Amino acid sequence: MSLSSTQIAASIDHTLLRPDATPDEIAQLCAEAVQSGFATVCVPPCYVRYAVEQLRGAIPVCTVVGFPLGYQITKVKFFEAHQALNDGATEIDMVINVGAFKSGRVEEVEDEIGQLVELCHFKNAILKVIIETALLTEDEIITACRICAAVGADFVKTSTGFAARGASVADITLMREHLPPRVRIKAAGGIRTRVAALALLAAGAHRLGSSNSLALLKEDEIPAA
Ligand SMILES: O=C[C@H](O)COP(=O)(O)O
Repeated sequence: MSLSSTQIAASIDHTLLRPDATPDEIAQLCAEAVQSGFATVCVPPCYVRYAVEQLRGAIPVCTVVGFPLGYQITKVKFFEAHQALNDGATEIDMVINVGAFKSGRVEEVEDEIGQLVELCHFKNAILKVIIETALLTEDEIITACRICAAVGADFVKTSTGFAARGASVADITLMREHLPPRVRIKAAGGIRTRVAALALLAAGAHRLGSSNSLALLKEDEIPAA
């Protein structure tokens, strides 16, 4: 797949989710996003209001909920999302309760996703559901895609970036096969090169999440041997 740096940038959530992230780094992230034309900035919930103030509407602000482990109870995730939306976020990346999902409590997970979909859509926001593919079997990924589509999630997102691995082309291919066209895919976690970014986009990802976004725009990259 051949895309210009401008086209690649428009697919990237420019991300800083490290636990030690500072306000100065968030300000720099916002400046980079405006300069490079990234799709959004993705920041911790505590920095949503600050990023909104920095960007003054130039770039949408995305944040994370139930992040990075997903095992907060639904009421906590709902409040966290509601607060982030009130602070000015327009995209929410929520981590599912992977343990509940893998132990068969699929309806409980589907209900939680549905509650967050309803909240986000009421606020004219986007919900991306992080399923953490590194922890799931292929069958579980297929089931996760099915329930996300059933309750109207806008995106299914592969990874938090905090598991043993991030997005793979195989993940994206499998997810694309089992999602209706209206549900988009966000690949995230460990995306470090332009070649990797293009491969994930070619496989069917619509959005990329990366804390290494500027490197993905470099055109002078020498493909790995
Ligand atoms: O999208 C969210 C991820 O944290 C980004 O992962 P990364 O830090 O490996 O690029």
